[in-house]
Amino acid sequence: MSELIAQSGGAAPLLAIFTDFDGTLVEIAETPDAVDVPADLADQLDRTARDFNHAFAVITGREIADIDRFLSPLHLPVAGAHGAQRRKADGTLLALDAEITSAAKAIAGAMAPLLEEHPELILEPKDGAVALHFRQAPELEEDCLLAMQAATAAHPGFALVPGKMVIEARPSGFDKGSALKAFMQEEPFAGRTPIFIGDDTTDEDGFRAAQELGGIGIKLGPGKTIARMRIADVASVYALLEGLTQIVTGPQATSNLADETPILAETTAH
Ligand SMILES: O=P(O)(O)OC[C@H]1O[C@H](O[C@H]2O[C@H](CO)[C@@H](O)[C@H](O)[C@H]2O)[C@H](O)[C@@H](O)[C@@H]1O
Repeated sequence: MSELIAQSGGAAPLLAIFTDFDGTLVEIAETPDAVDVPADLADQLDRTARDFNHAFAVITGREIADIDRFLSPLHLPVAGAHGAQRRKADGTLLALDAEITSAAKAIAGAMAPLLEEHPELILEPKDGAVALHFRQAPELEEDCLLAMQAATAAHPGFALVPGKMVIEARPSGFDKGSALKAFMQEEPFAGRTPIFIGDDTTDEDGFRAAQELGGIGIKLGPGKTIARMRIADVASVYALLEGLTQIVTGPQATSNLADETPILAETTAH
């Protein structure tokens, strides 16, 4: 973080902040609908967005509608379904290719026999992607993988990505990195230095993109990562967002967040 401040000639750096949702802004829960969203989270994110001139977006595997529901009444710029869906900062919703939508429906439909046999599995069909959750039946991971592989074989435009107790099918050419780079071409993100915070495998694309653009990836929790910085947990993410705000709005615009607080650490393995 200190080098970003140095790059800005000692002034508060112009940052664009991107965060993942599940496992980063909220704790992981037993099912997708059971997440506990703190009552003040929307207000805190609204403050962060304002402090960074609205250069703040959520980049998630969730559908945009889910993020809107969890953060109501806040409507942030969001990339959903791992980048397949995107709502720009000006509110424009980019249309999804009809072929992608119908392929995702077909992949979801092909899961019916497995779901009938194992009702403990959770299917999360999305506009443009599909998630098959096995958190309630970890022993079925291989069966889920095989079923999803068979279903996506008929749709070569889709690729499988693993997540936390989930296997997801998403359209090739979309990932969190492509979403971050798309935002960075637009106002109010353009010209700023990106920071991407995430906890999962699919967030690696976001870390890479942020770092390619001269910014920083921040990985939440343990595990191999290409992110340059690491943060411990969701509570620390809230503290980091508050801390970044203080850099911009506080009296000590040259404060060095990485050195002054224990919430960020350099990663040892890239
Ligand atoms: O990119 P993210 O915002 O991290 O979203 C990734 C997936 O998160 C959700 O699933 C995960 O969180 C659930 C709730 O904590 C948990 O029950 C599940 O096991 C996790 O995989 C969401 O349901 C998916 O659609 C997202 O793609």
